[in-house]
Amino acid sequence: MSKPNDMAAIARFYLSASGRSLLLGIILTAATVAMGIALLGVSGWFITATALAGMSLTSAIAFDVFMPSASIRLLALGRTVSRYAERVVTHDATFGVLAQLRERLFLGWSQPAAARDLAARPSRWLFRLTADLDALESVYLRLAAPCAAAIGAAALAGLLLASVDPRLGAAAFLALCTLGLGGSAMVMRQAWPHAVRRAKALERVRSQTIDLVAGQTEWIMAGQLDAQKARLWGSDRRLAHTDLALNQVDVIAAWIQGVVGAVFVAAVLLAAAECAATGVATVPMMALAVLGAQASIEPFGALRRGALEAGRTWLAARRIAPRLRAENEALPKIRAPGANVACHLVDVFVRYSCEHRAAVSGFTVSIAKGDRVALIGPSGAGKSTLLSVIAGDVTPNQGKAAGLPATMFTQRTELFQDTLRDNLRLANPAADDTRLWHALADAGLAQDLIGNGAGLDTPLGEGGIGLSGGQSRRLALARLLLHDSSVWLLDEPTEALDASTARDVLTVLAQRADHRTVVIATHLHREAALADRLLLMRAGAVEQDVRRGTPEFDAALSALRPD
Ligand SMILES: Nc1ncnc2c1ncn2[C@@H]1O[C@H](COP(=O)(O)OP(=O)(O)OP(=O)(O)O)[C@@H](O)[C@H]1O
Repeated sequence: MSKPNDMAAIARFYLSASGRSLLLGIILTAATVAMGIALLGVSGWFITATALAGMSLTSAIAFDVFMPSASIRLLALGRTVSRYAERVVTHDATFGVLAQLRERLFLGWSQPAAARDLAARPSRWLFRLTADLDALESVYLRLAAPCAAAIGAAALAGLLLASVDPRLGAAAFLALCTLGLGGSAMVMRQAWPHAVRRAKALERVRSQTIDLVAGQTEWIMAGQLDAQKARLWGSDRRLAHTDLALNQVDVIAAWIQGVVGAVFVAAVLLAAAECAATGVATVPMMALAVLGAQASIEPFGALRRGALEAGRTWLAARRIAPRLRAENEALPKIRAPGANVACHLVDVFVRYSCEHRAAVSGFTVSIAKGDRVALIGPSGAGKSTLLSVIAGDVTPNQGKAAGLPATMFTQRTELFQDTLRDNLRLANPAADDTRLWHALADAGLAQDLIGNGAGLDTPLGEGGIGLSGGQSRRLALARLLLHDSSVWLLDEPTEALDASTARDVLTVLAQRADHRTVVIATHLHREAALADRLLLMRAGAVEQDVRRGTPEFDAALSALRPD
């Protein structure tokens, strides 16, 4: 079950984002329901009173038909206008709140730790970001507003009946509240586990479908395609079961609600008949009261539908609320180092939350401005993690880190479904086309683009579809060149590139790195050869720190993988 403060956090967000519109929406919802009750009641009164007046000529002549019929027209018109306004206001307020929530969540997910989670399970988190947000629609549209409308309807029906007999009014109000709200609570309780299971099953079906489609080649190569399909069918069957269970709860609840509603109206009718028989009230007033009571049941139907989905709404709140709270955390920042120093780390310790072993442990190093340093060592030694610490992307669990603003050339090039121009401008939004072409020329990509005709307008698919691996790397290099910073952090910049592309990339890097500090994480001789200092890392710590011109430097360099 969701912690109550998760739901409170969502409610607070709703109120702070659009409190007035939400209140107006509730008032309009209540007004629509009230006019519906009044419309039915006055119509009943009018028909009955007209019939009775027609029984004698004098009463027929004296009977005023204009006032009630004008009231009925006014109420009918008013109800239509109010319902329209209610739909516009409530939906506009809800979608406005969800848009703000989406913005805050996307900002929250752009924080380094959250972004790493997202990158590790993209389909799962993407589904949560979209489906959970949609589920929060119900908080107001299907729970808060109908609940307020239902209580308002019960109060109005109570008042109508109280005008006949106060005891009848109080009994009707209590009966509507206990049966209506209690019934909705029971529906919520019955539907809750199915709604939660349904949300989880739907999430599994979607992420397994994405995995099946995106990893088709891998599934086939590993001979696991049928097994993955079977898993997907299994999840789909579970989803169908939960759908069926929820439908059953809904059908039974609707049936019970219908029966209880009919019994309630019958009881009001009997009580009203008794009042009419004893002369406590007139027959037309009885008709008004009974039909008003009948109309007051309607909002409880809307509440039932919200109650059915409450489990899913609570699950969404539980997942989203912590991210809302975490959203206020400051972005990790790295302190500025002293003069002439590009980066200074003291006894840095990093352990990722999902790992038992430290990625970097007791790491102390100082890199002067203009130094060219290569981090070398076996896979998993902590080289990339250290670059992230220097970049300020990862905050050490212990120790001190200080560094100048740096640009990272990561192992994976993130390219987006957009034009080449906008993919490049991520690195420097102010860059004009001339500057972009220069960067592309320096990165060795300009010729390829001139050849294809579309130039900077070349559309790229998701993940850079449309470019070869080498071209993507060159595009990343162009971005690095566009983002003017004094410290470059290069994570295996030419890994997996053919020899000629690698040579070109390294030549450009060497030329453009003249006045900068460069830290390269590498396994390759050709990359480490750019450096004047080698830091050999093992199990997250420095094992050797050697400088060019020493036999140890040459030995460490020659031990690296040849090109
Ligand atoms: N985002 C992450 N979440 C959890 N653990 C991670 C993450 N990134 C790295 N690690 C773990 O931290 C340790 C160090 O990884 P890191 O990538 O820093 O090593 P590396 O020396 O750069 O390796 P490689 O040369 O293979 O790139 C490894 O045990 C790795 O599994």
